[in-house]
Amino acid sequence: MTDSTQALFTRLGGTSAMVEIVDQMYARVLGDPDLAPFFEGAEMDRVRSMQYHFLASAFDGPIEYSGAELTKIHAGRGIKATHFAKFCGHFADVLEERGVAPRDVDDALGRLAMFRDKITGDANVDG
Ligand code: HEM
Repeated sequence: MTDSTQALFTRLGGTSAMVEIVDQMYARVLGDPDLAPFFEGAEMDRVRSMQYHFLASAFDGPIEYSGAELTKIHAGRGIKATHFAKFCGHFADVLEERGVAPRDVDDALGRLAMFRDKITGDANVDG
């Protein structure tokens, strides 16, 4: 069904699959003692909804992200590269568990990696 000429959003299964992927990812993130404390007090329905919009847009879906700028929302929270890596690891685990093709998992992770410095606040952005 899917081929590499389709948008990544479509290859991952489109709208309903992306909503499930985001839900499953935050279930893991909130179950991870290293990551859960960051989300204490966060309005998770909003975070899940905005994350869906963000990822749908980053994966070439038919959506424009209209939430807060990533640097601003994550600044001052003490998020390190190790947290970012674990977060992405949960995302990859969800995709793999859903049987997403390895090529598409790599594509998705490559796109997330581009946002690392915005999330961790590292100044050494090279692009
Ligand atoms: C590629 C990785 C990530 C992306 C694309 C991302 C994206 C987002 C988005 C779209 C929101 C919602 C913004 C809004 O409400 O308008 C959000 C909120 C949030 N993110 Fe991330 N995020 C990422 C990684 C992380 C990591 C690694 C952490 C911490 C370990 C984190 C912690 C948070 C917290 C705590 C909030 C909620 C802020 C609040 O409303 O109180 N994020 N993120």
